[in-house]
Order: sequence, then structure tokens, then C-alpha cells
Amino acid sequence: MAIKRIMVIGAGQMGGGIAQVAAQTGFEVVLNDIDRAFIDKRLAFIGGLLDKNVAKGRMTEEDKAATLARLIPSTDLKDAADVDFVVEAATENLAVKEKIFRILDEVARPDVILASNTSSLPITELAAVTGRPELVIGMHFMNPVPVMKLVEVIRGIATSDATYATVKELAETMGKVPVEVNDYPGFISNRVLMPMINEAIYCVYEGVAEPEAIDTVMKLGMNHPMGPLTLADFIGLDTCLAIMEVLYEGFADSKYRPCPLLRKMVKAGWLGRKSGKGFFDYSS
Ligand SMILES: CC(=O)CC(=O)SCCNC(=O)CCNC(=O)[C@H](O)C(C)(C)COP(=O)(O)OP(=O)(O)OC[C@H]1O[C@@H](n2cnc3c(N)ncnc32)[C@H](O)[C@@H]1OP(=O)(O)O
Ligand SMILES: NC(=O)C1=CN([C@@H]2O[C@H](COP(=O)(O)OP(=O)(O)OC[C@H]3O[C@@H](n4cnc5c(N)ncnc54)[C@H](O)[C@@H]3O)[C@@H](O)[C@H]2O)C=CC1
Repeated sequence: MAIKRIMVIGAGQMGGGIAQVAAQTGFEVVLNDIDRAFIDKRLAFIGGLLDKNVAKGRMTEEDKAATLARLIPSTDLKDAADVDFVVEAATENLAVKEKIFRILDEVARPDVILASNTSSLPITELAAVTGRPELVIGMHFMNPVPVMKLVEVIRGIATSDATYATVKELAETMGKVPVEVNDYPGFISNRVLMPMINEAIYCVYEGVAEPEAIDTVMKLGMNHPMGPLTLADFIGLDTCLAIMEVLYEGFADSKYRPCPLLRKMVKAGWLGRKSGKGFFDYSS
């Protein structure tokens, strides 16, 4: 079955990026969130990025208008009845995602693949709440989606070869490079990245150095494009904590314990760039 119409669930930074890239590569995109205001805000942000592409001569005004016209807002998961593929990018919370997958399983056509952009939650568990586990898979884009080439394609225990092949091809059509990964906590990307970020937070917690100094060491010393604390703010501290919890519980190993400072900041609502405050200040 040819994929023409894709539903993206969650119009946050990741869902917005996935929707933008899918629309730019010719797919019709139903962009779903719980509140129309979140979708409108994201569409305005996407419009701004496309304006920049036009100004830089990478895209014509016509292409921009056609891309925006392919983005269809939705606040009802029942709109999944009318799509060929779903990728869920809602908040990193197993209960939230399980609820969405149960509804999607009832509403979407029985042949439709249900993918999740989860950073770390078990694909196998999401698949198990549906009656189509062979059609459930991880499609993990990196942030910011329009810039980053990688997509981790995560096979749950029951994911079929045909589902894997379809998602690999879809990622390539969207201009990305897919990498095949089996379903274990944090997959590859966040199993390797997040303990480094957590360790940088421990360096702040233990007074080893100021956040600026820690980031400077990693940027100038290791050529990372962003220091780990700037990157944590960029990802979202709530998402970083959720990923550390999955690693900690999933491996039952104390080496993955989330730093208490990370917990404290999330409890305070200091979520990084998206809330205006994290390790650095973004209020101005
Ligand atoms: C948590 C997970 O599950 C997995 C993850 O995603 S982990 C996070 C992975 N991502 C990273 O590690 C990102 C590391 N940082 C970087 O690569 C770079 O700092 C960056 C690409 C984000 C910004 O690059 P920069 O050179 O410092 O800044 P800047 O020149 O402003 O931006 C470069 C380009 O990125 C684009 N960009 C930056 N932020 C963007 C955003 N939020 N959305 C879309 N595009 C964005 C800019 O528009 C710019 O595009 P053009 O070249 O077309 O103008
Ligand atoms: N932030 C990052 O760098 C990355 C995040 N991810 C994953 O992508 C997913 C989304 O993350 P972000 O976009 O960063 O979060 P975000 O906080 O920017 O956006 C999440 C969006 O999901 C919406 N949402 C929550 N419950 C919903 C529901 N029941 N139905 C529809 N929409 C719902 C929220 O209203 C919000 O707009 C998470 O699973 C996260 O782990 C994956 C790669 C990178």
C-alpha cells in the first residue's frame, strides 16, 4: 500500500519537525495535538523556518505554500481512520502513549503501521496494547528534525520484516538515514548520549564547575556542536529525566540513576528552552 497521508501525533518540537519534513517531501500530514492552540503555534514556527528557506533560495514561494497546504490540523484521534501511516510524537510518558496506541488500534485501518518517535520507551510494550504488534515500530527522529539526518528504526519483539522495510523506505523518502536497532532501553542513541548528559548534570550538582565551563570543555575539547547542558535544555529536561528513568528501571542498574538536581529542576518546571529556563536562561 502506497503511503500518501501520514498522521503525526503531538505538535511539540519533534512532532512539528516530523510534520514539516513529511510535508516538504510531498506527504499530506494530519498534525494532531490535544489543543488547537499548540498546533497553530507550531504551524507558525514551521512557517518561519520555510520563510528562511525561501529567503536563502532553497525553496520557492510556491513550494512553501504547497508545503503549508499539506499540513492539516487535527484535535481528534479519530482522524486516524483516514491515514496510511501514523507516527506518534506525544509526551514521553508510557501511560499517555499506551492510551494513544489503544485508540489508534481501534480507529486506524487494520493494515496501517503505528510508529512511535519515543526516545526510550519500549516499543514491545506499546505494541502489546494493540491487536497488531507486527505493525508497531519505533521511528526515532533526532532534534532538530529538519537538520539531523538520523532515524533510528527500532524493531519490537513482534515487528515484522515488512513493517521494518516500509519504515526504512519511508525514512529514506524523507531524506533521512535509517539505522536498524533492536528494542532495548534507550535504543542506541539515548543509551550512549543520556548518561553523558546526566554525568554533566552531576558535575553541576557536585560543584565541579559552572554549567558554562562544563559546556565549554565539551564544545572546545571534544568538538561537540553543543555542550551537554545546552543540549539537555534543547531536548527538554522532562524528556531527559524520563529517558534516565527508563534506563534505570529497564536495566535495574544504579549506574543510570538520574541526578537529583535533574529531578529537582523538572519538579520546579525548569524544563529548558521550552519553558524559558533550564541550566541557562532563555527568557529574553
Ligand atoms: C533526545 C532524543 O531522543 C534524541 C535527540 O534528538 S538528541 C539531540 C540530537 N541533536 C543534537 O545533538 C544537536 C546538536 N546541535 C547541533 O547540531 C547544532 O547546534 C544545531 C544544528 C542545533 C544548530 O546549529 P548551529 O550552527 O549552532 O546554529 P544555527 O546556525 O542557528 O542553525 C543551523 C541550522 O539549523 C537550523 N535549526 C536550528 N534549530 C532549529 C530548530 N529547532 N528547528 C529547525 N531548524 C533548526 C537553523 O535554522 C539553521 O538552518 P540553516 O543552516 O538552513 O539556516
Ligand atoms: N526533545 C527531543 O530532543 C526528542 C524527543 N523525542 C521524543 O519525541 C516525543 C515528543 O517530544 P517533544 O516534541 O520534545 O515534546 P514536547 O513537549 O515539545 O511536545 C509534546 C507534545 O505532545 C502533545 N501531547 C501530549 N499528550 C497528547 C495526546 N494524548 N495526544 C496528542 N498530543 C499530545 C503535547 O500537547 C505537546 O504538544 C517524546 O516521546 C520524546 O521522547 C525524540 C527525539 C528527540
